Amino acid sequence: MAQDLSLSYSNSETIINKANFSIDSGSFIFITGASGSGKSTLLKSLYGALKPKQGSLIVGGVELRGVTSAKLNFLRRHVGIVFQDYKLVKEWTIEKNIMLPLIINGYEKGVTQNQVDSLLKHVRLKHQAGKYPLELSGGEQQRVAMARALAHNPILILADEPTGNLDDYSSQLIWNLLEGANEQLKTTVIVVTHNIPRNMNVAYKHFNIEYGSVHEVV
Ligand SMILES: Nc1ncnc2c1ncn2[C@@H]1O[C@H](COP(=O)(O)OP(=O)(O)OP(=O)(O)O)[C@@H](O)[C@H]1O
Repeated sequence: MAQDLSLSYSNSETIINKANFSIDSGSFIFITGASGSGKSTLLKSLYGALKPKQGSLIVGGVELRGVTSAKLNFLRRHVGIVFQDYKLVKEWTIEKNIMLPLIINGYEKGVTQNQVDSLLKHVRLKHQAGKYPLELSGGEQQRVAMARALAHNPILILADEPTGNLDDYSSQLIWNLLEGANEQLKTTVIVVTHNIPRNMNVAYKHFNIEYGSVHEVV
């Protein structure tokens, strides 16, 4: 999916340098690397927030080098993204936050409500449905962000250190959701992390970034 891929911000140094890697649809991938090695940069490129400087990057059949905004919008409708800082809409209840991708994708009202109820149950936040993000703990907000990312059954989930600052309970719920989506819905999952959990229940591949190169760790 990436061929001689180079990434940089404006005219500054090259962060990813002629990387070649391929990720099979339905796989579970961890991306590691030292701080500043380019993990988040690579993740950004996978949803088109940073366009390739050189080479080719194809995600979900879409070439992201020089991609049009129409094609990018189409791709993003099939991708779920989880950021380290949640990025929830703070003026909306957590229920409405989770509904957002379903509304964008034109789901029927009844289906939307069922899906939101089911996700709220999975992240153990049914009793908090009417609260606003800032009334929740960090771990709870990240669980909402994960539920929102999964709501529309995306083909690809991109998560940037989704359990970075979370306690064991919230972390385990997040991993359960990611593993469940991968196993049951065949969602491709790509996670940037400093620590790969020891008790993973699904097969995964591990890529490490070092000096601008992306290598599979076997
Ligand atoms: N918006 C930006 N503009 C310019 N340079 C940036 C920008 N974002 C990141 N960088 C630079 O790109 C390099 C890689 O950053 P990136 O955030 O991808 O690293 P990372 O591996 O995710 O690090 P960490 O583990 O600390 O989060 C760093 O040198 C950083 O300063």
